This record gives sequence, C-alpha cells and structure tokens, in this order.
Amino acid sequence: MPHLPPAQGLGFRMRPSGGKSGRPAARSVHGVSEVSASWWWWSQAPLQLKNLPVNSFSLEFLTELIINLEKLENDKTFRGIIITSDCPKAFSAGVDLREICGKNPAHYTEYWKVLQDLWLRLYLSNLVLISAINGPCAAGGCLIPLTSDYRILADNPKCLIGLNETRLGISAPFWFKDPLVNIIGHRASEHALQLGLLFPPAEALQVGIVDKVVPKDQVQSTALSVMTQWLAIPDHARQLTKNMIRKPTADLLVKHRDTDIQNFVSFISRDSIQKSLQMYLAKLKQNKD
Ligand SMILES: CC/C=C\CCC/C=C/C(=O)SCCNC(=O)CCNC(=O)[C@H](O)C(C)(C)COP(=O)(O)OP(=O)(O)OC[C@H]1O[C@@H](n2cnc3c(N)ncnc32)[C@H](O)[C@@H]1OP(=O)(O)O
Repeated sequence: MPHLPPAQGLGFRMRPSGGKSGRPAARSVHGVSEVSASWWWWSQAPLQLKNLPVNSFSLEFLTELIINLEKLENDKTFRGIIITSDCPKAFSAGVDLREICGKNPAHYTEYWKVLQDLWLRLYLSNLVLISAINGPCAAGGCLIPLTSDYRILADNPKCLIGLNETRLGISAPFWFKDPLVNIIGHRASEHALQLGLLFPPAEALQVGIVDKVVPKDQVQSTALSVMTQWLAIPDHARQLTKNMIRKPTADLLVKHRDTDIQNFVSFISRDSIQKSLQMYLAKLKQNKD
C-alpha cells in the first residue's frame, strides 16, 4: 500500500508511522489480549483526510479519495477504515464551492458524477467504516459520516454537524437525504433538512446523527475500540447484512444517476443559485475569527 505524501496540503495519511511497512513490527506473543490487539491493528486502516484548510471536496481531492478507498477495498488485509481529518479547522466543509460556482455545465457534470461515485463506493463498502469526526462537518462534509457504519463526534462547540444546504439557498440531493432519514428518521430529517440545522455535539447525539460524543482527545481511541467490536463479527455475515439493509437506498441512485446529474447541472447553472452561492462564499471569507 503506497504512502501518499501530501502535495500542497492535499493528501491522505493511510496509517500511522511504525515499522517498515508503516505498521508496528510483528511480535510473537501468545497472550490472548496481545494477539487480539495485533489482530485488529492489522485489520484496520486509518485514513486521514488532508486538503487544507477545511477538507472541502475539490474535484482533485475527491478523485484521490476514491483511488485510495479502492486500494483499501481491494487489499484483503484490511477489514475496516477509521476516517478522520488531518486539518485543524474542519472534518470537512463539504462541496468545494469553487467547483460549483462560475464553471460550465461540463465541469458541473463531471464534478457531480465523481461525488456520486464516492457516495456509492462508501455506502456499499464491504469494509467497516468509522468516522472519527474531529472538527466541523457541514453539508457535503457529512457524506463520509452518513455513509459510515458508525460516527463518533468530538465534544467541542465548534464541531457542528448537519446538512445545512438550505441555508446556502440549495437543496441536499436525495442521496444525502436518504441516509439521513435511515439514520435519524423521517420527522427529524424533515426538520433538520428544511431548517438546514447544524447540530452541536449534545444535540447531534440526541437526534442520532452521531452515535457517540467524546472529548476530542478520545475520538481516535474510541474509534479503535468501536472498530474492535465491529471486527469481532465475521465479515461475510456483516457484509451480507449491510448490503441487505443498504442496497435499496443505493439502488435509487444507481437507477437515477443520469437524471440526478441533469437536475443538478440545470439547478446549479441558474443565475439565482450562482448568485446565492457566491454571496455565501463571500460571507465565509468576511467572517474570519
Ligand atoms: C440539486 C442539488 C443542488 C445542489 C446540491 C449541492 C450540495 C452541496 C453541498 C455542500 O457541501 S455546499 C458547502 C457547504 N459547506 C459549508 O456551509 C461550510 C462552510 N465553511 C464553514 O462553515 C467554515 O469554513 C468552517 C468549516 C466551519 C471552518 O471555519 P473557520 O473559521 O475555521 O475557517 P474559515 O471559514 O475562515 O475557512 C477557511 C477557508 O476555507 C474557505 N472555505 C470554507 N468552506 C469552504 C467550501 N465549502 N468551499 C470552498 N471554500 C471554503 C473559506 O472561505 C476560507 O477561505 P480563505 O482563507 O481564502 O478566506
């Protein structure tokens, strides 16, 4: 598995530094706890997102992310991935607004297709996916958490999470909405989506958009201990079950991909939508702490 060096702030750290292979050196131990510790360690891959400053989804970043996920998925050593951010400001600020502002229909088409690809790859992944959410996570930034099997959020007032698209004058696509409905239910989704709510940690836990809230310095260790529980289940049984539960939702996108792209391109190309996105981006640039 290649270790990709970050280039100009863009990159993925796929495992902590360790032995030659990046993993701790194999140890010959016979104690059960040490054997099982090394067993789960070897089975899970940490994936740290790094597209400074806020892990927004540029086309280049999305493409690299898909390539890295594909490699992990095809490497039979790995049974799970813990996804976290290596950017201090955010887990992910979602769609890079510069990709959907002031470009042409061909660009919007390509961008949306790649975003759909990422969603499908994550939602139907055979691996156990755990999101270790250590920063704010807005709109498209929730794509990874909402397609994960488990979500852990840092207990920090800055760590807001939610689908806030309506606040930008846009609407979340149905394939963002569907996993949210599957996770928090119909009524809570109506409320959250229409108002574009960004939940602080306690509320996020209460509504169920995350499964656990822990102090920021415990996000990673909690993710590792949750991963141990999930990896204790035989893969084939867990994968069949995951697929059975998720396939109907994924099939909706598979079936309606082209129409969804056309809808997105015609919606995002409207002058009024472009104007509100540009205003939102300008406001972000003004609102410096
Ligand atoms: C039919 C369907 C149609 C459309 C569907 C489209 C679906 C779209 C989904 C989306 O994801 S839209 C994006 C939504 N994202 C947000 O609302 C988050 C915006 N960002 C923030 O709230 C904050 O930046 C923050 C993540 C909380 C971090 O705040 P902080 O104060 O620490 O940093 P700052 O705001 O100064 O940001 C640093 C830097 O990054 C730029 N930035 C932030 N977010 C984005 C983004 N999404 N795209 C592009 N650029 C972004 C920000 O402007 C700053 O830039 P600067 O340093 O050059 O000023």
